[in-house]
Amino acid sequence: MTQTVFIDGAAGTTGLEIAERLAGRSEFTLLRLDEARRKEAAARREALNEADFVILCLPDDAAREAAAMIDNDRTRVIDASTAHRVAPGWVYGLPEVSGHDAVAAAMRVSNPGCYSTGFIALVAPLVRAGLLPADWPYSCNAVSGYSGGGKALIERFEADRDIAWRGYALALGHKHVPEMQARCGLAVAPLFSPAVIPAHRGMVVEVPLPLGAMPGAATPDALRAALAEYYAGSPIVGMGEAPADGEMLLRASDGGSDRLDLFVFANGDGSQARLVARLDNLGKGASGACVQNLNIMAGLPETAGLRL
Ligand SMILES: NC(=O)C1=CN([C@@H]2O[C@H](COP(=O)(O)OP(=O)(O)OC[C@H]3O[C@@H](n4cnc5c(N)ncnc54)[C@H](OP(=O)(O)O)[C@@H]3O)[C@@H](O)[C@H]2O)C=CC1
Ligand SMILES: CC(=O)N[C@@H](CCC(=O)OP(=O)(O)O)C(=O)O
Repeated sequence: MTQTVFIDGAAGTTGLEIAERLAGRSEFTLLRLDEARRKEAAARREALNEADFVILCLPDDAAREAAAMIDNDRTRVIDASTAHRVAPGWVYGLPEVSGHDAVAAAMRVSNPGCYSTGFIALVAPLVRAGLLPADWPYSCNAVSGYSGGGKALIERFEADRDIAWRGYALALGHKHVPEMQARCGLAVAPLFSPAVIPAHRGMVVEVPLPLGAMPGAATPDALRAALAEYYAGSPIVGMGEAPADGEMLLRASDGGSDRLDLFVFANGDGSQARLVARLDNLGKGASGACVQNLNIMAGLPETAGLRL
């Protein structure tokens, strides 16, 4: 039987990508509001309460407002925004870390932030396994394609082709830090340095580890083996192939992918390592993850409609 899906914010960057992944899927029927009514509160309230599944692709305030408009106990929600990522009553939509069963049973799922997906996928299993300390002050450096900032940032980067690198969150209060800390069970908030590059999509998230100075930290080989084992059953997350020529490239022309590839690079004596995650901010970082969660919640194969 077909289930209905309403994407609130369907005209935005993540909403459009979700609709693309759902196109041609017979298991779901999209409820749509025309251009004139897509921001009308009454029309949205009706669609939000009619749908079996709602996917919120909205700014945080609008996502909170939309969630509060749902007054039935049947509609299930996936929120792509930051609004509910550490909120009680919401399951964190990184099934590889939160558990597939928890997502499958949830009424409310908060889709992770794109950067957080890379950081948590690398760090949470290793901290949980006791191979990295929970009380270390981790750092995280990352670059994102400009579509990560939605329509406004796309417009800005496409209007100004001279921007070669844009560092931001310079006051160190990026909105993904609370979920990174909470979902990895860290005692101290990670120091997070994001930047945007002149590519439409693509993301690299890195966690540098001075292993030789970290009490209780495992060797790079042990970290690599633990991640490989942890994700062995996943069709979406896994170890990437180490580059043979000593360099890793993101290309501006890369097409979309819903995969998440992990790497552990290290120096000769194992005293320093770099945990690296490569993903598509619009794939496993946003829209691909929403569709994966929708599949799991609907009892379907988690990779249906994904680009792997
Ligand atoms: N882009 C990415 O890589 C990622 C995005 N996200 C999150 O997903 C959410 C959506 O982001 P993104 O798609 O990039 O943003 P966009 O700005 O591209 O799209 C947001 C859409 O929401 C619409 N909108 C805004 N307010 C309302 C409202 N009150 N009622 C109905 N529609 C409204 C906008 O309308 P209009 O078209 O008129 O502006 C726009 O179409 C955000 O919370 C973002 O942080 C999460 C992970 C990654
Ligand atoms: C490049 C860029 O601007 N990226 C966005 C995060 C994209 C994302 O993950 O979005 P939400 O956490 O809002 O859902 C930012 O840093 O604010």
